[in-house]
Amino acid sequence: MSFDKEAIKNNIIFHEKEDFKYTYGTAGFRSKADVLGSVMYKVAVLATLRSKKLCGATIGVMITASHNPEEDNGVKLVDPRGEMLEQAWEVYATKLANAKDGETLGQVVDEIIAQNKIDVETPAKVIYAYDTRPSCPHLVKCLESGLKAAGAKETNFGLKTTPMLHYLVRCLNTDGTNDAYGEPTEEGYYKKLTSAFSSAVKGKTRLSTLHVDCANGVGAPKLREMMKYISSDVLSVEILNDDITTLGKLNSNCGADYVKTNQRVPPNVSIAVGDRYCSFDGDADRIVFYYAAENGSFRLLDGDKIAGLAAAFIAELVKEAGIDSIKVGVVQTAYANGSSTNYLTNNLKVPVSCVSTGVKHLHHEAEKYDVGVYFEANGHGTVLFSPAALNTIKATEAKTPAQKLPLTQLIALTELINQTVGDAISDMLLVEAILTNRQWSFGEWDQAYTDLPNRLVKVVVSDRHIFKTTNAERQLVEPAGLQNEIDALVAKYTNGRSFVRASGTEDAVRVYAEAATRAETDDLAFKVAQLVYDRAGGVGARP
Ligand SMILES: CC(=O)N[C@H]1[C@@H](OP(=O)(O)O)O[C@H](CO)[C@@H](O)[C@@H]1O
Ligand SMILES: [Mg+2]
Repeated sequence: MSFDKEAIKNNIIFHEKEDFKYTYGTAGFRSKADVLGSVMYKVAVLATLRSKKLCGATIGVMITASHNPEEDNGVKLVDPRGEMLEQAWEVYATKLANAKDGETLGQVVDEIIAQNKIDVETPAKVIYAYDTRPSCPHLVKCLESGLKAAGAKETNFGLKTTPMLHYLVRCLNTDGTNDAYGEPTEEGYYKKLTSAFSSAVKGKTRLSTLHVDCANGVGAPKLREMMKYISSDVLSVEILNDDITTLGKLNSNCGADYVKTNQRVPPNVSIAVGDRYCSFDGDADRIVFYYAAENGSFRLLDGDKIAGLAAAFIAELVKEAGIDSIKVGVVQTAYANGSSTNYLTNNLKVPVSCVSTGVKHLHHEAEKYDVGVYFEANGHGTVLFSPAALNTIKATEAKTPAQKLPLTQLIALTELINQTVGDAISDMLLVEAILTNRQWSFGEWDQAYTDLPNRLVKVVVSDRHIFKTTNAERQLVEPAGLQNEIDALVAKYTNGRSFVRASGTEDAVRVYAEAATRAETDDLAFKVAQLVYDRAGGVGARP
């Protein structure tokens, strides 16, 4: 199909709300679903242009709003290797989304074509998928009308988790090459992960049942489907919160974000000492684990704990396999618990980098290591093996019988771990594979270090964009003087740490605090929140 700019201009879906300003942020476009039809149309045009720019490579479009409430929705683009859209193109996404009429839209399209020297005659391929939100069918139609107008070859992959779409994009773009990532089907995804899992736990005793809270989202049917490919001799799961048809249930009082933010189990879950639990978020790209300690208290095993578990295990395998030329590194954000950073640096003695919030930042930094483990504290993350490390692992032959098993397990992990993006299902299998090998309970895993008490507070201000940070968001540059005042407060608390930044996904400023005790932490968090409110135009009730 040829590229018809007039069709793109003429079929434009107009803004649902005239004065709404769209921004392609940390997680693509995200807002109330009823203003997103026009955005879907423009995203379709952008995905088509992106594919043309990259010589016809397949681009992915995922319609989801992750852990947000059910009435929200969102959309993000996936680049050819399954990674997030290149940052330079986020600006185009924002410009297109804010084009109110056909003429303006045409001008932005021209600008993108000219700046990127795009040959519009190159055929474009776009695939898309969506989560369980009630607004998805309508938004899919809007996306499809944009793809038709722009003349892309489109494939609807239907209901998928976000990481599955990333997987499919990578598979399609590497199909038939030396670098083939896998079979480009949902079944291919299940087969790849489950056979790698079985190989990673071969000969070990199965652990007790893992109870999985799926946030009443897409993770539920997909996990259920995957379990058909795996023997109950190696893994047993019980799926909870799997109602994807009743309105109002998605992410409501359940899911990874609820558990991490409230630091408690979902109200409809009753947890007994010894039980093993985890929660996915609404699009199944985040996971956190939890259990009840002997005294019945709630214990969270978040992204930081997963990173520690994975880094330690992989570093050990590499050593045992005799290929310790491969170095493991960990990437965190400022939200990582101070105890986890301390554990990684001083106990595991692995290099740790700190980057800005948002998976794309972590992903890119992790690519700099041979094996880059990255996790946000909230449970989004994965482990990346560099092409060189992969080659070394595959080319190494065991020199002693003792090197055989660690080598097989390393190879299994490279297949088991989703290399494109954080993936709740893949991360769940990774954690289960490690714990099965170690024959560890959650309590034993938890012993690596004790989290410092921490608190996250939201402060609504009149303009959050005045907050400018440096040093991987750990310090404020603007509003001028505020950082000095925060520092003065922090100095009063044992092991105190606090930082402030504007959220990229919500209209609010986030205050993080940690300190030696719960009381000190809460006190510090609220003092800093009040300071922000007083000095930077707080709106509504003072914290
Ligand atoms: C403190 C926190 O959890 N922030 C989240 C949240 O970003 P904010 O920019 O803080 O709103 O949403 C992002 C996208 O899901 C996620 O990457 C990030 O970790
Ligand atoms: Mg998510």
